[in-house]
Amino acid sequence: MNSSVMPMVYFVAPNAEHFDDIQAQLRLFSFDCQVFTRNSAILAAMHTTPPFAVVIDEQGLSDVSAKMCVPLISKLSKGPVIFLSNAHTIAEQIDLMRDGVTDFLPKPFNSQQLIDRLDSLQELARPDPYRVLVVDDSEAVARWTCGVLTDAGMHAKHIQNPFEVILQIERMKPDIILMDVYMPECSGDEIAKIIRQNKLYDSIPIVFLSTETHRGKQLMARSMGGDDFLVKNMEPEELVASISITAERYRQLRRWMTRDRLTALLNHTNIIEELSREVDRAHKECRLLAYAMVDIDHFKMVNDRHGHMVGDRVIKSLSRLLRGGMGKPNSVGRYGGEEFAVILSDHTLMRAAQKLDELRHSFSQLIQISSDAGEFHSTVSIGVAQLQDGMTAQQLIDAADRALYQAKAAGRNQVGLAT
Ligand SMILES: Nc1nc2c(ncn2[C@@H]2O[C@H](COP(=O)(O)OP(=O)(O)OP(=O)(O)O)[C@@H](O)[C@H]2O)c(=O)[nH]1
Repeated sequence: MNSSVMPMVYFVAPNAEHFDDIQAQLRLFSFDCQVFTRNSAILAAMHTTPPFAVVIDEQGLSDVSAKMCVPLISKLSKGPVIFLSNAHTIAEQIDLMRDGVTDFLPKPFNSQQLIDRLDSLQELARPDPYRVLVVDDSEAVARWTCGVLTDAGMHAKHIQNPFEVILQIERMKPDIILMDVYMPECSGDEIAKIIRQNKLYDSIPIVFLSTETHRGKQLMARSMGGDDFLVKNMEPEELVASISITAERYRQLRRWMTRDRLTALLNHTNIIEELSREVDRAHKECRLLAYAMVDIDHFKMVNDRHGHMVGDRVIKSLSRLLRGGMGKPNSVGRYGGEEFAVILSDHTLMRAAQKLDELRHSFSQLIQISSDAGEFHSTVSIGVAQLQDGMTAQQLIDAADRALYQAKAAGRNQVGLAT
């Protein structure tokens, strides 16, 4: 793991004891951490290298109280300021928020809770720009539209030829299509109808952009598969607001349809669809592809001993580790209860096995917390297989499954390779 790209978390506390474990746990999830006990040291560090987040203990520093240091640290902070405290009244929390605190965590805090919070804050910190596909025969109109959307931080792409639309949807995976109504080759509603033929694309919002003000014609176009109708030459702010609302609604809907609720990973159906696409691509372009099944060991025992909620947390910690380890958001999915699927594009069997073995080791080092039984560790078994000539996605899954079975039979907590 390259420490230079790991987001840094500064801890502000009166002493540095007990932080070794937290540091080790954060590192497993690709966060670096540094502890400060003196006011001058934290202020100097905030000046020179502002971290991704600061975590301030309610006891403050060894030489300054929390009340004194919070406003200064918050002013220098470019990211979240998390305050660790026992119970605080709402009035006290509001005071702290006015001083710059953005988040609160209860004490005694555990690294899992903190990682959960850092994880969601990190997602908020780098939102994925909306992708907008603009289909318009007029170069000038499209240039203006793309310019407005790009200035608003979106990723906009223009195509003049409506017949390229399917190809571009496949390539760009737009969150919304902005479609001209009248084009020389065909009309926007005809293209919308073609797009809606494909089950994969039938929920992408299509917004018509036209000078058409006739209500009857607008409604007709919407009945052909358009979701909204915007009139050309509208104010830029109105265009941006309209596109953002529709694109966000689509993203939420997609998240709900394609992602597993507990882990936010791709669900069973969608990870298999993703694998099928990768298998096709690998065969077509002669690329390497490996695939793995990851299964938590003796998970029934974890549930029986520590309860279902702790079991859920173990599942979440593994999913977060796999997602972080793979980098690409669509390469990991929840295959079933405590079983995960991992797609490793452009990996040989050995490279995939090595990477997965590092993740297996990291997972075994994670401290899992149970309220009744204290801390414990879990392990995973992994089966990995490589795509061979002519192999289907299902055959690849079966090969990885057999390798997983061998890893379980050989004692668990290991990576099995498909022969
Ligand atoms: N907490 C929790 N448990 C789950 C979830 N989905 C499945 N399980 C449990 O996972 C356990 C899987 O148990 P088994 O298939 O017997 O396997 P195992 O105990 O992990 O044993 P090995 O795989 O042989 O190491 C079952 O007890 C399920 O109830 C979930 O979403 N949350």
